[in-house]
Amino acid sequence: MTDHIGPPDASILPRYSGIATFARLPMLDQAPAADIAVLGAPFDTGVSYRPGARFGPASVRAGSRLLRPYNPGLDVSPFQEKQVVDAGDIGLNPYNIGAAIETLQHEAQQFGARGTKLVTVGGDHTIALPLLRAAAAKHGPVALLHFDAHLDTWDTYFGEPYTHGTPFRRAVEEGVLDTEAVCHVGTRGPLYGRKDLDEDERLGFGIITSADVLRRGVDEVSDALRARIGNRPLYVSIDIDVLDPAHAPGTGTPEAGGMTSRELLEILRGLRGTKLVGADVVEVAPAYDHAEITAIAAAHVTYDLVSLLALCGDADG
Ligand SMILES: N=C(N)NCCCC(=O)O
Ligand SMILES: [Zn+2]
Ligand SMILES: [Zn+2]
Repeated sequence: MTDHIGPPDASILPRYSGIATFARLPMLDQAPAADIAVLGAPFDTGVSYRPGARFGPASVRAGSRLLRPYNPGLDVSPFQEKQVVDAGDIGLNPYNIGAAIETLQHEAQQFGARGTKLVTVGGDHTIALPLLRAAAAKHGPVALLHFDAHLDTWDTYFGEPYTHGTPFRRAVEEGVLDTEAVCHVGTRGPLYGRKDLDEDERLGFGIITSADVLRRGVDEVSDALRARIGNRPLYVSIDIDVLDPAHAPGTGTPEAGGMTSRELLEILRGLRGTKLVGADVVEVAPAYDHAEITAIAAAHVTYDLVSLLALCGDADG
């Protein structure tokens, strides 16, 4: 348990030194095996508005260098409990969305076959579909908590079915989600029409809006989510635009009226005890960021997801 390779001692090698891996963790090839990997998926060909999330993984790594090894929010030292590594970036074809989806699904399944759980850093939200396919290939249809300003259950954009606004409709159609336990959290902002909500409900999704989080508070929200998920294998997908633009300006489709980073982190910590099998953090676009606000928020969210995975038992493989 304590012989895992962790970050170098920050009192010997200052945090701002060296090439940035996530939380200064070893790279995949520096550890004999990995229980948990942070994987970069630099891809933004699926976006409908501002591009730039292809640079998300590099910015989240840079924003993660101050993370320390003990997480008091969850009372765990994740890098001691489990061998956690940075698995680098997957090379994804920027000119062919279908090929990129296929590549990422294949790579994610390889990690799953080796018993490595992934927290994937995007990239735009298109990448959730291949990651959910890989999770379902291993665990069967998974429960989903989707933190986002947007529903991302639209049908097509410009006639195209694979975009960052459509992954969860495709996932339901493909049967990779357990539709008894799928929920959006943090949604807000104008829609194309009332039918967006009707169709989303028909697909099986529950919704806890950003305003609901404000009114109900984080503990009640976490309790409700845990009750909905139960003991099912759970995938958590976090679009950083779930945060208010004040907390995450560096993203492609910002919407006013979002959650604070404190609320998001507390809701995540309330998911302790669920059977998390994988997660992603997407839509960080550093060209619109300031003072690493978004990168730091995404790094902390990623760290809490790694911590939740480190707290899960090994029994589920
Ligand atoms: N940021 C994500 N994933 N989706 C936003 C799609 C919103 C739109 O184009 O209307
Ligand atoms: Zn979004
Ligand atoms: Zn999204």
